Amino acid sequence: MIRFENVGLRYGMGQEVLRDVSFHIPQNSFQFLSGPSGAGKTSLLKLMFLSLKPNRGLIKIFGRDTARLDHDELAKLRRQIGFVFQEFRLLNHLTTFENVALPLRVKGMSESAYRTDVAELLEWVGLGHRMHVYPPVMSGGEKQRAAIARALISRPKLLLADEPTGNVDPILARRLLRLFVELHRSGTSIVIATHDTSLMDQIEARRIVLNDGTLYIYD
Ligand SMILES: Nc1ncnc2c1ncn2[C@@H]1O[C@H](COP(=O)(O)OP(=O)(O)OP(=O)(O)O)[C@@H](O)[C@H]1O
Repeated sequence: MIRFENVGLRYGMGQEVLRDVSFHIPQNSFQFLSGPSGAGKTSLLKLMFLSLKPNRGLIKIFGRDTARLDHDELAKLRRQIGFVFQEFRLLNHLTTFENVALPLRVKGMSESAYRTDVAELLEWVGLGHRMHVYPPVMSGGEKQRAAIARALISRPKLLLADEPTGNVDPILARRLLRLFVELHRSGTSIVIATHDTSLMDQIEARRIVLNDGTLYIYD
């Protein structure tokens, strides 16, 4: 599904922050991406989301060599990937419902076509009662779940989540992890970047560990 071969990334003229990174993410797999702060986790997720380009190496996503794709083809691939941003990136002037529906509106769907799907997904993440409120009055955990719902509404083949439990208490973190496990069971591949070892210890899953730009895999 995703293949990296000898990928290197640097910002500007700085040192490489990712060095000779090679790995494969199979279809329908679940993995944690961990490593100390500054090790390159967010950078690696952005490469997988095609929002950054590597300085060297090969990145294949859904079987396509991303270096050979034009802007439109990259955008088409990216629509099959959901991304939960560390800082949520919800729009404050839209309600929870409108934020989650946004990717479908952008695709040109009418509200009558997506209303039920959005409402059901919000129920599933436990936000059915917060559908019509705006982000500034929501708690960190509520915003986190809204961001997860927005990443899922287009039914992505792959979900990338950057510290998705970083802003919630341990009970909610366990609930969110259960949501990801359920999503994985329904066929989505999941990559969760996290520092939280107690979260990773809760389930048997592959661990991809970055340390100082070098990647190690523990199957
Ligand atoms: N836009 C940028 N410009 C320059 N350097 C950057 C940029 N983004 C990240 N870096 C640097 O790249 C390295 C890896 O950063 P990255 O955010 O990928 O790490 P991380 O493992 O996700 O960290 P954290 O766990 O703290 O979020 C760091 O040294 C960081 O300072």
